[in-house]
Amino acid sequence: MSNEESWILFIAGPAGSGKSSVANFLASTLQARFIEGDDLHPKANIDKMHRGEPLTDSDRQGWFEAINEQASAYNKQRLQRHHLIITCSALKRAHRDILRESCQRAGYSLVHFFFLDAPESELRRRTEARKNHFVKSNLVHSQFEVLERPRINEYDATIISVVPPLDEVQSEALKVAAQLVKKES
Ligand SMILES: Nc1ncnc2c1ncn2[C@@H]1O[C@H](COP(=O)(O)OP(=O)(O)OP(=O)(O)O)[C@@H](O)[C@H]1O
Ligand SMILES: O=C(O)[C@H](O)[C@@H](O)[C@H](O)[C@H](O)CO
Repeated sequence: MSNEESWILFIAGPAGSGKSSVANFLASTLQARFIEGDDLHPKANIDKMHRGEPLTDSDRQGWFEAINEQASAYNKQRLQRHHLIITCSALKRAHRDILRESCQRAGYSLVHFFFLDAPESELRRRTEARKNHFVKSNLVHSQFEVLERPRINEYDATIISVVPPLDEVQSEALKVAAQLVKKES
């Protein structure tokens, strides 16, 4: 059953692109529920990333299923508003297809991807500087090897450059999100 005022924004992009920083900001500003996609990984994936080993698509399958399950369960709760923001790398077109198709089936009326983008060298720097995080800079290169930025015909995706300082990136993301959500309501 579809739910008229329900939207879901995926904050995507490679390791260190600022997904958590941007998603937290959008969720608190837009009063949406925030789900940190990294919390839904099977333990085997976390262990693998800890060891600096890239995930394969078959490793990611269970992770996408867990994300889709949460998104779908949230929309079924029939709360007054169903506004959800989820971080997930969603590096490839096929990854985004798995997520978008499931959310559409779950009845979300708006599904949108924000793809955070920066040069690999910049994201290596940022992940090197970051302490106490299970994703280290050694995963960044493998993610750039497989990533497929959304192309022009992926109408529900917006690429946001994260080269500018975080507050500017957050404002830009908010501007786009506010327009989308306004159109929706
Ligand atoms: N626009 C920015 N300019 C400079 N530093 C940034 C910017 N955005 C985020 N950072 C910093 O880069 C690091 C990575 O950000 P964050 O943890 O939000 O990324 P992430 O995509 O969620 O990472 P991961 O997927 O690996 O968990 C953090 O130390 C954060 O403070
Ligand atoms: O390979 C991947 O798809 C990513 O490493 C994700 O698994 C991480 O959860 C995280 O988003 C890193 O930025």
